[in-house]
Amino acid sequence: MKTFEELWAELSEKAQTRPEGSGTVKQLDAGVHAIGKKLIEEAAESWMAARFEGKEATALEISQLLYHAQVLMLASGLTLDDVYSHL
Ligand SMILES: N=c1c2ncn([C@@H]3O[C@H](COP(=O)(O)OP(=O)(O)OP(=O)(O)O)[C@@H](O)[C@H]3O)c2ncn1[C@@H]1O[C@H](COP(=O)(O)O)[C@@H](O)[C@H]1O
Repeated sequence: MKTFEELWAELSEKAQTRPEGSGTVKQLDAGVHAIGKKLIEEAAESWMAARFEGKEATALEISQLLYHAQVLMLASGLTLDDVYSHL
C-alpha cells in the first residue's frame, strides 16, 4: 500500500532515472495526448465500476485513475503544489 505522495515520489524518480521496463517511462514517452486518453479511459472505468461493480472494483479503478493523473502531471511539468494550490 502507498499514499498519493509516495506514488508521486516514485513516479518522479522513474521519470528522472528512466529505468528499463518502467510502464511510466513508456507512457511519458507516448506523450500528453496518449496519457490523456488513458486518463479518460480510467475515469470511465471508475464510473462504470461505481455504478455496477461494487466497492472493491471501484477502488481499483480509482487507484488507476489517480496513477494516470500523476503521469499527466509529470508530462505537463506540474508539481504537487501546483495542483494542491487549487484544492
Ligand atoms: N499504480 C500504478 C498503476 N495503475 C495503473 N497502471 C497502469 O495502467 C494500466 C491500467 O490497466 P487497465 O486495467 O486499464 O488495463 P489495460 O488497459 O489492459 O492496460 P494497458 O494495455 O494500457 O497496459 C495498467 O496496465 C498499468 O499500465 C499503473 N502502473 C503503475 N503503477 C505503479 O506505478 C509505479 C511505477 O510503475 P512502473 O513505471 O511500471 O515501474 C509502481 O509502484 C506501480 O505499482
